[in-house]
Amino acid sequence: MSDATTDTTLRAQGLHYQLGARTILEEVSFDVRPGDCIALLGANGAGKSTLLKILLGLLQPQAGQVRLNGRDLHEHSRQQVARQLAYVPQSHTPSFPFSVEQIVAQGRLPISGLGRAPSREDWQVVNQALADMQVEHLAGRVYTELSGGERQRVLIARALAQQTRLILLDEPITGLDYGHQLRLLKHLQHLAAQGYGILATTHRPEHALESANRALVLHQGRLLADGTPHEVVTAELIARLYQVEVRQIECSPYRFFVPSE
Ligand SMILES: Nc1ncnc2c1ncn2[C@@H]1O[C@H](COP(=O)(O)OP(=O)(O)OP(=O)(O)O)[C@@H](O)[C@H]1O
Repeated sequence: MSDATTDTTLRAQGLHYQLGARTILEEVSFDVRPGDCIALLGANGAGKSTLLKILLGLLQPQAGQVRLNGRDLHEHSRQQVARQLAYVPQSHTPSFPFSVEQIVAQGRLPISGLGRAPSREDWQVVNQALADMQVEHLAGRVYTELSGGERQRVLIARALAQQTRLILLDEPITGLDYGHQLRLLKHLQHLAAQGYGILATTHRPEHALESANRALVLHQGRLLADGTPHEVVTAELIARLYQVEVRQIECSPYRFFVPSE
């Protein structure tokens, strides 16, 4: 029986991940629900990418579990997972010189199935995703010949073409110019407002404050905070995570940080 409260929800329960003698993640629990636009903060090496890979079923935790729509992730087939959960990696190097539209059309594979040519409807979705990420003019270009920021936008378009209700993004604004950063953050907010669940890692505390409605903080493999960005993202947090002293400036509804003298 489907439970409405668990629909399109991703749940991490007591995740523990160990590499040899090193503990990478310890007792990490949280949900990603429809309407969430979550910024996941943490210093280099805090465990953010590892956590995303566990949420996607690419790494197996030694303890705890990931539940997707109320069922253990591993009870779903890979295709079922890909129909519900899209992932935008930090970078991607295909081994074949695919065109941009071929890369974005790969987002349709979980829906259309392997070995079947994309339908007219698939191409409509692909074209919309290209337009949403403002990369239509690159459609015929070879993906590996694009700049870093252009590639990043193509990968986000591929995730949008997958039309899943949950999207995980690993540092999506890194490499984007200022305008594309702001447009992408707005687009993610817009998707969350439509009922999508979004989780994006970031190294910019302002990203959490400006565009997320929830902030998760990983610190040395543990979940240090889970709350509204204004509750969580403070000068104290920045000092603790990044070992830098900053001054917090309130300019409602905005908050800025500037280096302390
Ligand atoms: N395959 C691996 N072998 C050994 N150590 C690893 C491996 N993958 C990750 N680690 C270690 O696990 C820790 C967490 O790495 P992870 O990439 O998850 O951090 P992160 O928060 O995403 O960092 P960043 O912000 O730098 O991308 C790091 O100390 C990293 O060195």
